[in-house]
Amino acid sequence: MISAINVYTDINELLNALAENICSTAQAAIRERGQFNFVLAGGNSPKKLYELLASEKFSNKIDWDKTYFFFGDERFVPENDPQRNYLMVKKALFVPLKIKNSNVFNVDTSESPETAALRYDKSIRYHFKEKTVEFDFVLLGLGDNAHTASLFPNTTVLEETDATIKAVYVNEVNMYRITMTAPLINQARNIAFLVYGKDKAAAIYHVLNDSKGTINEYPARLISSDKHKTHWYIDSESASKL
Ligand SMILES: O=C1O[C@H](COP(=O)(O)O)[C@@H](O)[C@H](O)[C@H]1O
Repeated sequence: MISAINVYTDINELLNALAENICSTAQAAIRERGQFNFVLAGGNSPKKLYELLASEKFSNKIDWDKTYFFFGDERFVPENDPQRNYLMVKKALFVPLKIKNSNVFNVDTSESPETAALRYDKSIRYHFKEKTVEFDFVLLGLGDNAHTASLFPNTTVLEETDATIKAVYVNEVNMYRITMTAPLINQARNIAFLVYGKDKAAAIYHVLNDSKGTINEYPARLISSDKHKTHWYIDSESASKL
């Protein structure tokens, strides 16, 4: 399926449009299936979006008790390490909205990376009652090297054909990461990238427009659903090479 690319000159306008999309998707999911299964991105870019969702303008638009949160990827570091994606989201979203721990699928990094991946996968499957895992909304970021989630260039996880969770050692950042595979992300009902800043312009070009680019070089090219468009919420600086 093709991508729908939404370019904004104003970051606040971009974040508001994406927050509106998340709210209407959540409302429809809860109306139709009783819950909203929301996969969060890590890194720096989504922090302002999470703060916006927790603000007065948006916080009443979603039934948070019926919302379940997952992480597209997590850094394999101890529970309280500031590098954890969980801690950023906790501060920006979970604490302000008083989200119950039972609604958050946190990655347990107390044992090996492989055990963390297996346990996280198992907890997701249990939540979906062993049916196909179709998240309602997957929010993704994009690194300046075109990685998304923890699908980094030239890593073995890019060849994974199962819709699952994997542990992967990433030389580039010198650590294990726990990540959703591309097939798992691609099963989602809605996928949206949030990308801004001129540092991301080359990556966006290679992912969306470079016909010679390979998946090994630009892993976000793996993200493509058979059934739904992938939405890109990007600013004019990051879109400058398109
Ligand atoms: O390592 C990661 O990076 C990407 C992009 O992060 P950003 O700081 O450039 O926005 C992020 O989407 C991913 O979840 C994270 O673990």
